[in-house]
Amino acid sequence: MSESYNFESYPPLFRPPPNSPLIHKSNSDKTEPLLLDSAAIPVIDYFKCTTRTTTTATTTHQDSYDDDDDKNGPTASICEACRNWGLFRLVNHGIPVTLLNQIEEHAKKLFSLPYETKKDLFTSSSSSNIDSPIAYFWGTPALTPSGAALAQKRGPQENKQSLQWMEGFNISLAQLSNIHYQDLLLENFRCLLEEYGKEQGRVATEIFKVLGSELKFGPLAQCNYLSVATGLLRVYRYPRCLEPERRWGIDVHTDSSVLSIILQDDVGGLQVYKDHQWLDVNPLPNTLIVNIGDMLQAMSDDRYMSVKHRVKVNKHKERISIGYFVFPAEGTIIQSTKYNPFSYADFRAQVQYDLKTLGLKTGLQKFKFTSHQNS
Ligand SMILES: O=C(O)CCC(=O)C(=O)O
Ligand SMILES: [Fe+2]
Repeated sequence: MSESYNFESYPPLFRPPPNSPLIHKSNSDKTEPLLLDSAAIPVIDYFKCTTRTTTTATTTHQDSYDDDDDKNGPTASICEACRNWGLFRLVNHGIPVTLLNQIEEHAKKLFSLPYETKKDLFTSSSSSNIDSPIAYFWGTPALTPSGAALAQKRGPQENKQSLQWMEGFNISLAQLSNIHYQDLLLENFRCLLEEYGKEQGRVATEIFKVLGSELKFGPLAQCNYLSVATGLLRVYRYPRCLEPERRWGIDVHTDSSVLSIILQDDVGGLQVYKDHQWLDVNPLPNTLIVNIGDMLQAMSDDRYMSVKHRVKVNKHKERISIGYFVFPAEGTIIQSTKYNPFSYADFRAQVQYDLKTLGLKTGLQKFKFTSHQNS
């Protein structure tokens, strides 16, 4: 991480006031102490779980993770992780390390452009940039389908909580090949995102095959319940924050996806809720974090749980992370013994309505099967 911070690149509300201690160089060794050891988070080996597809993996396999967690077979381990944690670490995923490094480097470069430039280049609005596959946003992760920040009702804890300390690029993978940028940095970033999106599509599909076979999905459900055509990426930067105890990078939430796959840099900040306590999901090199989203919770009749998580901010370091989110094919109806039949579009509309009117996501609760659970 560079020692000189370029606050001109921060959205104005995130800039420290003149004379603030943040203006001075950061001591990069000074990291926040971690809350709790996250060593217990299950580690799944992609290669062992998905032996049918190993020819697509392009890196050599890590040998440093042994079979201790796989006593009942890798498939059992992955299902157990989804049941007990709703989240796991993924190693041996086959995504080249060079691609991970390059994408992170390019993201850092783009985020360090002046705020106004990022806004002009990528802001999705009702005007000229409506078809841009890359939309710049900040202050909230809740976006409209076109990638613009969603206007939310302000909650009771408004002053402390509503402004979330992050900025990001929302990327629709399906549209990414429709555009070519003149600018070399942008065009390289676009190409890397395209490649990364394909890799993530492969990883998500293979994991879903394992989970779907355990859940006894028929061929149609296996094909429609997760569609790589819906994939999107969120590239985040969490700026340094003068008062990290008063702000969240992203406040507590569950993901609306089927699966989410997070790549984080070495700064840390992601936390997961497990057994009534928050655990730090400490970064490990070349390791992805896979989250179960709300859609998979419903598809699995609540067998796999969509996990609560949040992101802390840091006084001394900026953090970069990249999320891949994948959804059911458009129009697919999710059939579940626990929920009324619904599509992802129904769910998304409900979430957007709740955020606008209540300021929070009520999520799957609204779709519960029995009427007394709805009230
Ligand atoms: O930045 C992260 O580590 C997590 C981001 C996240 O939870 C989300 O985008 O839903
Ligand atoms: Fe999330």
